[in-house]
Amino acid sequence: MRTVETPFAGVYIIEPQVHGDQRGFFMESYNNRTFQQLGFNHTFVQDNHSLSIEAGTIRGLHYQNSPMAQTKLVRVIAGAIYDVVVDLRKTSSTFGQWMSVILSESNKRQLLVPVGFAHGFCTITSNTQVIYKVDELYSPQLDRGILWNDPELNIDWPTSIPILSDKDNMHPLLKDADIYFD
Ligand SMILES: Cc1cn([C@H]2C[C@H](O)[C@@H](COP(=O)(O)OP(=O)(O)O[C@H]3O[C@@H](C)C(=O)[C@@H](O)[C@H]3O)O2)c(=O)[nH]c1=O
Repeated sequence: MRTVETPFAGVYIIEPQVHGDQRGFFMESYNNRTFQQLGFNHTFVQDNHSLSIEAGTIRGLHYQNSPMAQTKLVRVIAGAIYDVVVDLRKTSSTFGQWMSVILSESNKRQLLVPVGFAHGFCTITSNTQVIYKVDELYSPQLDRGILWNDPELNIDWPTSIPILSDKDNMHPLLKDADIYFD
C-alpha cells in the first residue's frame, strides 16, 4: 500500500497493492495494522455503499458537524468518479479551496477525507458503485451540505447539468453554511 500526499494536509490518496494473476486480482482494500503504522488512527464504525445509475450524477457536497464529524475512506468498485473535497477548516490557509481526484474500479485508488472537509463526487460512468468507511455513525441531525455549484467554490465539475437529489439541490452556499468542527 502506498500513500500519496495531496495539496491538503490530512487528505491522502491511498494505492493498495494489487496482486494480479490469471484468475483476476486480490488486494487488501483495508488493513487496520498498516493504517496504524502509517499513523492513521481511525476506528471505522460504518461501511456505506451507493449505486448511481447515470453518468453525470453528483452527490454532495456533504459533511457532518461535530460531535459526529466523520473521516471517510472512499473507493469505487464499479465505474469511475470525479471525487471532490473542499477544505472547511476555518483556520486553514486553504479554507474554501477544493481538489479532485479520479477514483475508479480500474485504478483502485482510495481517498482519505479527514474531518474538516466537505465531500462530493460526480460519476463519470453509468452504474457506478462507491463504497466508503466512516469513523462516526450517520447523524441526520448533524448532516450538512454545501451547494455543488457555489460560485465561490467554482468547482470544475465534469458536467454542468448533473442528476441531483432534491436535498443536494437545496444546500446553502459556503458563505451561509453551518460549519462546526471541534
Ligand atoms: C449518508 C447516509 C444516508 N442514509 C440515508 C438517508 C437517506 O434516506 C438515504 C440517502 O442519503 P443521501 O441522499 O444523503 O445519500 P448520498 O447523497 O449518497 O450521501 C453521501 O454522499 C457522499 C458524497 C458522502 O460523502 C457521504 O458521506 C454521504 O453524505 O440514505 C443513511 O441511512 N445512512 C447514511 O450514512
